[in-house]
Amino acid sequence: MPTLIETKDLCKIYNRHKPDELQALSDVAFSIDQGQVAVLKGPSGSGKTSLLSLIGCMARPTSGSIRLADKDVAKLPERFLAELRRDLFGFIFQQFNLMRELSLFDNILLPLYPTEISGKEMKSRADEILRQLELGDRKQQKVKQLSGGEQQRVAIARALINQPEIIIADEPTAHLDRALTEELLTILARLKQNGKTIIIATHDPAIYQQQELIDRSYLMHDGNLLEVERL
Ligand SMILES: Nc1ncnc2c1ncn2[C@@H]1O[C@H](COP(=O)(O)OP(=O)(O)OP(=O)(O)O)[C@@H](O)[C@H]1O
Repeated sequence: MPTLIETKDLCKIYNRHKPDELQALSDVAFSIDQGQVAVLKGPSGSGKTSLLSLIGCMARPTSGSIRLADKDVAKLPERFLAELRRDLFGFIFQQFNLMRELSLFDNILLPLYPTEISGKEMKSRADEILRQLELGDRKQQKVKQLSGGEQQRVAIARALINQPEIIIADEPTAHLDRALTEELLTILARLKQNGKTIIIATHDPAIYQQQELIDRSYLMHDGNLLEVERL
């Protein structure tokens, strides 16, 4: 499979030229092929979220390149980055980032609002994803009425509604118990089977020890990235 994402000499410096300047990423070389699953482990503050946000076109590097499907995205203007984010990526955050007062159905549709997709198509996609994640009968309920595990599944449904090629998950099991973690692993395995490319930052051995799921393992320390045989 072709390389889908490749970074070279990637650096991120926050608060540049200020007293609190901080180098979060140093010359990072990360690469993943289409259809692979990569995990990223490292202590708190080592730069995992910073790397995911650069790869996911949510922020720009201070220097270095990010090739995404053979396009250098490091210097693209914001409106192109926004398009890439919307079309290519699904994001699963550790805090879910859901709108608690809105229904589950409306939360899932949020990423589609800036697009041209018809209302009918939106509804049919949402119904299908909700069915797959066994949330179909709760779709009109408000998010605040759901359990943690249900909210996790809503967050996954929202990440999948734009049919993304790449899924980025930042500590996706941070608030899940063992059973829900297993459920998430089943969902990730299914996504991999469907050809999705997945990048997961995690401290959780229940994820990074899944040898069948994981193709590439990376370790971060103080902004430096190292590819390892296994974590
Ligand atoms: N927007 C920002 N402005 C300034 N410093 C930041 C910003 N975001 C992150 N940092 C700093 O950059 C370093 C790397 O942070 P990052 O969140 O990427 O690490 P992490 O490995 O994801 O940590 P955690 O596991 O705790 O989420 C940390 O020292 C952090 O304080």
